Amino acid sequence: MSDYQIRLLEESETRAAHTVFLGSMHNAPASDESWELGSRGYPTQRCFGAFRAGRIVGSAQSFPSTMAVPGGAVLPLAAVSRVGVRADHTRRGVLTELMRAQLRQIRELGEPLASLHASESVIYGRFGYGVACRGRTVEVEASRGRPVPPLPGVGEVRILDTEELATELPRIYERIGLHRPGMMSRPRGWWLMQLERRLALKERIIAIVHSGPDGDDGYALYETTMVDAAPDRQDRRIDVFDMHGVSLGVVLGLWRFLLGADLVRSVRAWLRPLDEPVELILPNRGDCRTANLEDETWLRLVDVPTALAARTYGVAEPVVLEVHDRFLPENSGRYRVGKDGVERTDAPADLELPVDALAMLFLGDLPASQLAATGKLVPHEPAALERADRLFSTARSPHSGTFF
Ligand SMILES: CC(=O)SCCNC(=O)CCNC(=O)[C@H](O)C(C)(C)COP(=O)(O)OP(=O)(O)OC[C@H]1O[C@@H](n2cnc3c(N)ncnc32)[C@H](O)[C@@H]1OP(=O)(O)O
Repeated sequence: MSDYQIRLLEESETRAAHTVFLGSMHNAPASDESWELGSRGYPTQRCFGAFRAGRIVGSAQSFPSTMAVPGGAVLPLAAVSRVGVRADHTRRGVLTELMRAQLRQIRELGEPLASLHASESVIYGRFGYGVACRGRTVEVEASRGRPVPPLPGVGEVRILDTEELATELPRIYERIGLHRPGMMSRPRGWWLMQLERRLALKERIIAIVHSGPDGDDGYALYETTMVDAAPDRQDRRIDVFDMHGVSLGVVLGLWRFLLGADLVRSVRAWLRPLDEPVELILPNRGDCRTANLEDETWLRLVDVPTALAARTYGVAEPVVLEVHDRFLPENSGRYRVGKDGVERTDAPADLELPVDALAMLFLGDLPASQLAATGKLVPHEPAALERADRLFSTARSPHSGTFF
């Protein structure tokens, strides 16, 4: 590694870093037009580069955001993205040093959480990230002749004009709020990259908005693809890639609208929360299938005591966790966690776990007993497992719903 230098990038170097990232993902460099639109969302002073002989060969960046944790508190979050090392420089520790520099920066910036979406599940566990939210890809056959019956409390659904998307959707997302553990705020740069750039490149994106008694309270963004065309038939599939609502009822109202669209054979929605029971609104629940169950958010507790203290806990006697963190050793230690709060302690550990397993517990995705049974957590006091299950459990499945 001594041949490599890791440092923050100057703004003038970010396009080269972007090309390295795209290349690592087997993609061509961005066109001038795409770069001109996408670079406006590039974070400054948060892109790290790895250099060899003055040439950039790897990069990793993050942008500032916030994330809701169980109980409703919202914490500063570093959203890590565009990580890549040139294929002719991999497996020499370049990513390890990029991650080390980035985690230090995130700590210094006072962001207790970091999250990312991984291209492969083998990469990030060693850096202390664990899967904290999962999602299911749901595919529903549009049941022609058997429409979804009316649902209680569903309001109006309208289609937005394309020109309205860039202003209306950020407004509605903000209005919906971070009401579920794992949901994150979307800075302006996110909307520029994920929506405005795609609209400017003339991608056909359709948005519907749900309004209830208090105004706009949900939306879905989707594309359509022709799956079968015949002289007397045009069958399309709707692909929903972004959908949020203030409540489950609102989201199911959006589903109902999509399933009633003409010329549509099926509706597929990507990475939906695990507690969104679409099958229950269908005349035939067999028309709905889970096409995939996937990891959604990888979470890193960068400041363990701050993160643990920010969430609420269920009703049970406290447990003492012994946490190990190889990359940020200041997090290592014992923590007494209970419904009345969290404190460092010298008391003997009930449960011992690495910081990546703590991330799997933290938002309520997996119970401690499952982590113990799979060897991710060591129970020194077996009775503490049931207490930990109750302390960390949450009423709603954690889910981010924001891809970056
Ligand atoms: C948030 C995002 O942006 S996700 C996108 C991530 N980027 C990609 O997938 C692009 C393609 N891949 C790459 O660019 C690189 O292979 C990276 C970034 C994943 C890894 O970079 P490298 O510099 O090779 O990682 P580094 O050498 O530091 O590896 C550290 C350890 O992880 C292991 N490792 C890293 N990547 C992988 C992998 N893809 N598969 C298996 N093991 C891996 C290494 O073997 C090494 O193990 P060791 O410590 O036991 O020796």
